[in-house]
Amino acid sequence: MIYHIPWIYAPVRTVLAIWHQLTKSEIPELAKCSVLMKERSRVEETICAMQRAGAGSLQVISDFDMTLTRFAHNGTRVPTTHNILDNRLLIDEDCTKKMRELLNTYYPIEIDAGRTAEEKLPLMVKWWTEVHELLIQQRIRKDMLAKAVKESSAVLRDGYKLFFDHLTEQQVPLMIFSAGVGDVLEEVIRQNHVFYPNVHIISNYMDFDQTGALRAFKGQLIHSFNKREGALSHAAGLRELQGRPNVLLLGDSLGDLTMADGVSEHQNILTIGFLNDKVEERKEAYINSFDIVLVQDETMDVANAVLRYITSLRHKCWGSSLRERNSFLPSQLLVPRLFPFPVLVHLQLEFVGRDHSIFVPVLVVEHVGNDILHDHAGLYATFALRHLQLDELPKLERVKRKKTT
Ligand SMILES: Nc1ccn([C@@H]2O[C@H](COP(=O)(O)O)[C@@H](O)[C@H]2O)c(=O)n1
Repeated sequence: MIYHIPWIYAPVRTVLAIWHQLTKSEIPELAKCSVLMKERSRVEETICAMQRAGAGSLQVISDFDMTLTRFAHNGTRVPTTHNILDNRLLIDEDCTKKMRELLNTYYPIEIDAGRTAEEKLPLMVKWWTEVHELLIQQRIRKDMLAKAVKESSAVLRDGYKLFFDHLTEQQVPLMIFSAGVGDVLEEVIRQNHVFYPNVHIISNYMDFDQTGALRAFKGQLIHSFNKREGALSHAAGLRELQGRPNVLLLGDSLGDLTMADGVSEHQNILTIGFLNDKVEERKEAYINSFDIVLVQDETMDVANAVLRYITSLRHKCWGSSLRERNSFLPSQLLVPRLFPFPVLVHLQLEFVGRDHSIFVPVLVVEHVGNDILHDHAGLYATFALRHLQLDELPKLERVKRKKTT
């Protein structure tokens, strides 16, 4: 059975115009030309589900270099935490030369779209290990790190302050998961005044002797393609992250996608990938892997807008605010906690008429093989509308009942 709402009939082109308008007004940043999405509807549904669950269910996991920091600034590359150490206060000329040679050899491999993660893995271990050995030979001084960071051209992405501040205000934990150098990373965020108590860092930390000289690196090496292991061993143990099944993940490498593997019983994961370098070669892989891809976007605008939306107290979501907008979108309205049974209420458009040029809003009440529910679908639909504060709607004429097994 289908209940019609006849007063809302409209030609398809109007629907498309409304769709465009609404998408723009909900999270206008998603309409930026730097934004690519393979499945926009899935992104919207995930964001809606995360918004309904609220800030208390959310955790943010982010990579650092080229994700929270900019890729380029004023036409030059921004240094990674490793490259910040390339400073005469810390290393000599010979070490600089060797580190640069290693960078020129291995960075192209790291971002090579033609090689698999398995192929890259041993080469990444070699790169990181050789550089760390060079740094240890230099006996880098702990008390010089802050000065080296100050003298560097490290820059966090535009909008970083809003990002860190918002997460702190909302008491959302931020886990920074970096294959860079933890001590340097900490200094960068400290000097930018955003090293707040909700920030947790998993990275390669230096081990200094009693004189303050580098003698080793602590723990298991983290490189760009073994973050899964780190996630399983470290992140799972962080008490502050427990009971937060929704994850916003930010990264710039396909290897970053495994950073949420330590989140037990996760419900929704939304991934945002910064595609900074070798754009054309890597675009397809990024679009197929991240939910949202940001092409050469040096800002935190999209992440901030998504966060603002997820943590807003608005009750309604895409497709649900009929009363406000006098229209709606064909996306799902999930009302999971409303009923003691598994019932799913969608509001969707059905195209009718001989040429399919008019649409009919249809409320679909989906339930799992329960006859009582089936008989009372209309009632549940009414409850759902009230719950979603859509009770000013004219009486529904048809409700579609869908029995799923
Ligand atoms: N010797 C090295 C080793 C790695 N890098 C770069 O640092 C990045 C790792 O840090 P994340 O915060 O992104 O995990 C990585 O992408 C390498 O390109 C380096 O510059 N020097």
